[in-house]
Amino acid sequence: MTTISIFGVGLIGGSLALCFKGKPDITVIGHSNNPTSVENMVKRRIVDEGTTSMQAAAEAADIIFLCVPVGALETYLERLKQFSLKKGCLITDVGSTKLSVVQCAEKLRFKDAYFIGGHPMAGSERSGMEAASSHLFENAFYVLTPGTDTPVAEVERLAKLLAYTQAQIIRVDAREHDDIVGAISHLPHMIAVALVNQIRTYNESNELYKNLAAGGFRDITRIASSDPFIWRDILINNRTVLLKLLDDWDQQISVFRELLEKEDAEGIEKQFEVAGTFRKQVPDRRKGMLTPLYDIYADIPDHPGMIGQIATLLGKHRLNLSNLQIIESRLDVPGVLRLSFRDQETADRASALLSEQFSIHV
Ligand SMILES: NC(=O)C1=CN([C@@H]2O[C@H](COP(=O)(O)OP(=O)(O)OC[C@H]3O[C@@H](n4cnc5c(N)ncnc54)[C@H](O)[C@@H]3O)[C@@H](O)[C@H]2O)C=CC1
Ligand SMILES: O=C(O)C(=O)Cc1ccc(O)cc1
Repeated sequence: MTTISIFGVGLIGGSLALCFKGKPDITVIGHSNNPTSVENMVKRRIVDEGTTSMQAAAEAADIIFLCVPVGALETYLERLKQFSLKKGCLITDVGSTKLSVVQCAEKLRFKDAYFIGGHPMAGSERSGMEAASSHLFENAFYVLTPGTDTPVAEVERLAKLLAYTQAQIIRVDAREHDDIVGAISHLPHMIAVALVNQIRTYNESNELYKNLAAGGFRDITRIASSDPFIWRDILINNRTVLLKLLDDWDQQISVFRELLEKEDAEGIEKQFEVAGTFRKQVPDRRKGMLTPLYDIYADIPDHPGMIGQIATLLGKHRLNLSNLQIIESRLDVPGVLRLSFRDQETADRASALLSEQFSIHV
């Protein structure tokens, strides 16, 4: 029997618990300092057992997941050091930054226990165990940052367990991780928040700003609704990297400023062109790297039951639908319903069938 103890059963901790719970020979223990949270995680069946005792959860564990905010990780590691952990206990975390936690674990020198940094590169702007889902990590990258002296067998032990998340495991150096994730996740979060706050200021004198805000604004600012406490910790922790990235951001924005001042139409076009070309190459994680999906877009009439009819028709013709998404904005795709299939042939057949049966534009 493998006992997994999860500290911080929120969005990420809860989602991991749901991935592991009920799997052969696994028991999941959830820890919270708050007795009501412990009650909730057990009642919602996110964990097998819950406890407010950090020591009990730690000493029972074969594998420990630290799923608390980045700013609390080092304190948790220091407390773990004071307990009698099981021999060979594996400790990992899910923090959005890696260098500081890896360095802290190295300094603490656990005896007979191993620390491997981890970061599931999937999440949401929601937080708390209510938002947890066993599907959260499917197809996403899950970064591991083992130290040079971490036994390969331990990394493999963790990777084997993480297979339950259906994420793709990738090993990255901790410093490199923080540079890259700073650029692709932390900087965009700051930009989204700054942009929303800019518009919020204008909106104070004219509510039309908010009311006219269209799909593009909502798309680029979704992550501005992320949890303030979680993000406060991430940004402060990765501040050295972020300050450098903000210098580069200023540089990018000043390119636009210059193009506008010079009324350089061609230059502006070029900016959109090169960005569009690069963006097309960014893999859509929803599809997954290993199993790409083939999309069609259907412009369907907005009346009740239509989606059900489409699904039934496809099922009747044995055209397996892998994903279905209602697109909120009509601005950037030619339709409102995205239907994804495993191969091009199925997508083509579905497309022909829908045009024929419903006279809808596909
Ligand atoms: N939100 C996201 O999309 C992602 C977050 N992460 C990382 O996962 C970790 C957890 O984040 P979420 O699950 O999103 O947050 P969350 O707020 O949903 O969960 C955090 C949990 O930690 C507990 N906690 C324990 N000690 C705490 C303390 N000292 N201060 C505040 N809360 C404490 C909270 O009660 C809560 O159950 C963070 O380190 C974050 O950087 C990683 C990938 C994605
Ligand atoms: O929802 C999004 O787009 C995210 O960016 C989610 C996310 C948040 C924090 C992470 O460390 C990793 C992924």
